[in-house]
Amino acid sequence: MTRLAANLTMMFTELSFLDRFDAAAGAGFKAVECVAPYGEPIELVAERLGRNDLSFALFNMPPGDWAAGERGFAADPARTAEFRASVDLAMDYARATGCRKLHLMAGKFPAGADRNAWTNALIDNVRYAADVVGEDITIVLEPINTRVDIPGYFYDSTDAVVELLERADRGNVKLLYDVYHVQIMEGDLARTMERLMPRIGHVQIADNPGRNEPGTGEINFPWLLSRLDQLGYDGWVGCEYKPAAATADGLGWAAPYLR
Ligand SMILES: O=C(O)C(O)C(=O)CO
Ligand SMILES: [Mg+2]
Repeated sequence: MTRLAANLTMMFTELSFLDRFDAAAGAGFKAVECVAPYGEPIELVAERLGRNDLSFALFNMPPGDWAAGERGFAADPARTAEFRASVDLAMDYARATGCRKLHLMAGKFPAGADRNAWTNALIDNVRYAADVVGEDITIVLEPINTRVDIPGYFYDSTDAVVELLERADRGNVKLLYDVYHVQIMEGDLARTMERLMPRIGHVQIADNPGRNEPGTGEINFPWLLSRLDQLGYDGWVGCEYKPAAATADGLGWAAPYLR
């Protein structure tokens, strides 16, 4: 059965970050995820999760200066020391909140930089992070579309991420399959999901175009989510979409899964 997690970076943004936990639970979610909980003290994040009996499905390792456009820096050879320190901060939040999935972001590849050097730095950092977090925590890498949302992101295809996973060679490093990004860059969702299932560590959803609620675009979510179930995926499915209006008003599509 599909288990939905509310993405608190995109949903309930009409509320303060901490109040979004209450709103997600009130709407029937049993789990949440977000890009970066680091703006709030660990104890307050843990308290909101506990108060609402919510699981923390996933959050990102510190992604750098988000407002300035950074989207991670794990592949930047000049920032390895900074990356390694950031793993400790992520682990502090993961331990305190019981979160067992962390999204590691590579960053945007600058024109003219050395792709081999970036790839090698990324693989070293992925291995380092995987060893530090230990077997109980899974690190996920996400191919992100470079056509609409993050031009220049270091990898935008499932093939590229699978190659990195193979090279990193750690059992606790997996693929974050975001249906929205894969639809934009590759399509053929059912087949890619089926083929990649042994590699998939987390799933996120949004419709396309627009990145709004399932049911607002071209993707057949009732069918796809049931296929994901049949394929044996039993993790959380993160609702990483931009509500077209108020978040609660757009949750009709989710009602069958929130019961
Ligand atoms: O944008 C996405 O799809 C992400 O999942 C993310 O972590 C930040 O960009
Ligand atoms: Mg995503």
